[in-house]
Amino acid sequence: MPLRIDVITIFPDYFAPLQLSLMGKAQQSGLVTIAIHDLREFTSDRHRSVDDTPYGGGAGMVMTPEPWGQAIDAVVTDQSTLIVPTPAGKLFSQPVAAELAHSTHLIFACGRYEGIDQRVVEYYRPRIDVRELSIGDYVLAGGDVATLAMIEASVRLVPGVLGNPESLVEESHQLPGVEYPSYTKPPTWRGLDVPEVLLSGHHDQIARWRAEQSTIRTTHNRPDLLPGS
Ligand SMILES: N#Cc1c(-c2ccc3ccn(Cc4ccc(CN5CCCCC5)cc4)c3c2)n[nH]c1N
Repeated sequence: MPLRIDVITIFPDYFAPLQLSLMGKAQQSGLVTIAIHDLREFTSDRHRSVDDTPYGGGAGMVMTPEPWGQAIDAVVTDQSTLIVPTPAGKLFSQPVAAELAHSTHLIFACGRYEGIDQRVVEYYRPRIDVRELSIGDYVLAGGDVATLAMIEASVRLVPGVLGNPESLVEESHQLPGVEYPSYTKPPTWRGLDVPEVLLSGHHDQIARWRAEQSTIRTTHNRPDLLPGS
């Protein structure tokens, strides 16, 4: 059963990249089907409006619930998971990507302005799995870029999508922390040599060196990922 993804957005063109490269191949191979829907097709006024002023005051505009209800109702099934990107969401992570990769149907609601009327989440939460997710502690202008990131991170984990599943095996066995540095030809580039151990053919020494490099990089760049931190 291929993973089906429906994306609802006011900027369908943001998702043209999903036709390229690995994501494009995943769709051509039938492992994943991705459909993009313009939220404005689900409005009923002649201005095709999707936002209004926030109750309680505050800056900016909020997206009105009805177009979202119409759009989600057009694609939802009892197997659907509704993903709502938001700065207020739980942090999207590799384990979450793995969960989404094993879903049957994902609906991404890409908000803009200051977000979507919360009643959309409240309405669907008793009916289907609803996940409010954030891709990081910084503020984007909308949910579209976050949705692209979550789709790419999840779809690459769908069995059969990655040409070389060995990459996933190595990724899954990785020690906590960031990965070791990678090198390829030429052996010398602008006077810089590839670390000698990588040319030695001694796989135990290479594994030890890579583990050491991973620890050094994690300590420097992501001490929060070190065991016991
Ligand atoms: N995933 C993800 C994201 C997003 C993200 C995702 C989805 C939407 C939809 C709209 N925006 C823009 C925006 C901008 C400012 C604010 C702040 N609040 C507004 C209301 C009063 C309080 C403060 C909210 C929403 C979005 C941003 N940003 N960063 C992530 N990791």
